[in-house]
Amino acid sequence: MKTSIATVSISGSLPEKLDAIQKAGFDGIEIFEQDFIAHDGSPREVGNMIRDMGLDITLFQPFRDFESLPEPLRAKAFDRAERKFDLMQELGTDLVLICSSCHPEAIGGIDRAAADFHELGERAAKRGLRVGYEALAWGKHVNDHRDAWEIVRRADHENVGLIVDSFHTLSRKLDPNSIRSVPGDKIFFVQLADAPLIDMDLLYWSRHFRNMPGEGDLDVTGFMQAVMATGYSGPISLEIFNDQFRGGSPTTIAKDGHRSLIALMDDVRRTEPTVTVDMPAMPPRIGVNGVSFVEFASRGAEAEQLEAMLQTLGFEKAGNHIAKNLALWTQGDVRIVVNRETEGYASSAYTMHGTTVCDIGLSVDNAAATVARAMALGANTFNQPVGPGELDIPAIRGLSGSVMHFIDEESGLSNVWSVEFTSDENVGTGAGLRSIDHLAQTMSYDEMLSWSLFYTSLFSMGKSPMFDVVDPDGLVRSQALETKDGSFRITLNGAETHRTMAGNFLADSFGASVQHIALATDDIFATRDAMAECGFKPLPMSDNYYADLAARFTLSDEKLAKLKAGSILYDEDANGAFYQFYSQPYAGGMFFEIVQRKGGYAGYGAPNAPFRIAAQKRLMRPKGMPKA
Ligand SMILES: O=C(O)c1ccc(O)c(O)c1
Ligand SMILES: [Mg+2]
Repeated sequence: MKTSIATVSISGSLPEKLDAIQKAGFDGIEIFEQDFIAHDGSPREVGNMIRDMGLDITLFQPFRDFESLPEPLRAKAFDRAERKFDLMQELGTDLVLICSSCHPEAIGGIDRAAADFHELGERAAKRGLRVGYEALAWGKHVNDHRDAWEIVRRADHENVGLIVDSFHTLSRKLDPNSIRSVPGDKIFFVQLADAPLIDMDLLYWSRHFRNMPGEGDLDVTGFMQAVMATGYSGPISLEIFNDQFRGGSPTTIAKDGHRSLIALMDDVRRTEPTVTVDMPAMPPRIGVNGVSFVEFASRGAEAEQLEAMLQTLGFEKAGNHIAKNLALWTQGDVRIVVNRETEGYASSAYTMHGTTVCDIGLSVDNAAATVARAMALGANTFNQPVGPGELDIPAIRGLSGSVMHFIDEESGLSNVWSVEFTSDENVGTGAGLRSIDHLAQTMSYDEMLSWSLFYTSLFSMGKSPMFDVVDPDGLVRSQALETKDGSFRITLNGAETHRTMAGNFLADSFGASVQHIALATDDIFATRDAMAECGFKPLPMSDNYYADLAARFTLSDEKLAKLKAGSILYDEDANGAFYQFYSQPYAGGMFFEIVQRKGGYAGYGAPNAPFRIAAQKRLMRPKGMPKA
């Protein structure tokens, strides 16, 4: 499989783009003419620079407003094409993309366009070049790949073929299965892009909001299944116009792009078994059974504060590591490790971020398969020397350089707690916390697509729609990723300004990390009472909040009084009800949340988020002080 990406998809100067593209593992590039013109170097030099990096030029594009013009515009269009053919020969590429005309004077007519393409095919053939025709979703006369194909078919020239682009087909809700009837050798090139479903002008949507396959809402897999079913064997190329990517890190965007293509083509071969994809085998998406542990890196007074907080939540110390300075705290199926090591990975994480979640352990069916899929998708592995008597648990790098370990039963890794830790037999049931409901990771808004792709390409997880959380000082975007059965849930919270609670945390902790851990109970009121006995102090909510609850829902006076007395928040959806309360912030803005889901409630209490954030800010900002 030959992978490719349009230079327009990556930020930076042309050499910076090429460097990132090459390092991410692509085989080739579509050279976007604007990137070439903006560069100061002859076409021959540019071509050599690209080839010296081991990259092919898979396509030169775009050539606009060619077909169906009246004279003298028609002759001028052919002259323009000859000049670009000269340029292509200097660059060293044989294929040009011609996008359907938007010229105000284009006359239209399938036979007229076909005749133009036949003549262009003759001229291209003289130079050993090929011409591909792409229907832009907003083309004046041609805006459907089926019409573009009909023109190519009637042009009837060996050097003229069709170019399909998932965005143009899917944005117009055209059935991609119509591509199946095109002969594979007449499809000269395939461009892929996803996009979030937003109802807006097609051109604006295309030029600003495209994203990597899997990052948006379009059925790029279905599109690519149809393309591969034709027998197409050319490059598979990304063409992503995205405002965020234009200003993003070239390396990250290029890596994400490559990851998205690998995951996509693996999906294609699984869903369209008659096609062969020339790519090494990899395990399917990994099912996650739950969060096995969360590990904090901490030290001194902050570690004491964290452990005191855990005690008020009903956690009990269950043991110490046999060799390292790690304390294990448990309650129900929840395990929290406090790591006070002064060497090694956790220590570096502490130095970098202060007290932070440095490691997440996920329970999976097969830890080795998980790492194998992660590696195939370009994840970085993590290795730390294994001490005597310790298990070698497979791991990769997760968010912001944190670590993610994978624990399974099959290979005995789930025995780590009895093998590596001393155990205290007397651990009780605590305050009734059962498991981790979700982990909330805070990051900058620009990182959200990257991390949602990381999780959804590696694990069997779906995305819920993104929603905006109103913080008194700005917006925070939130997106939940979850397994079908809810065994593993993550929320990504993207901050756009440092003045929001999330943005402030991001600035203080020098990078993205887990900001809160939500713990599940089956009886919120009993848990709340048991925690009160342990000295737990909740995040106080305003009276206004409870007055509004009474207006929005049908709650008995008694229930409302209990919610208010416990500072418990409430929500309902079509399936059930949701109860939640929060701890006060600790160690620079982290906190815990306690939740109970009733009757299949599927959300995260989004309507409550603005009021929870305002309450947290009241606590963190001295009374009567205006904001900084
Ligand atoms: O937005 C455009 O003009 C444009 C140009 C070339 C393409 O291949 C494309 O998909 C869009
Ligand atoms: Mg295109």
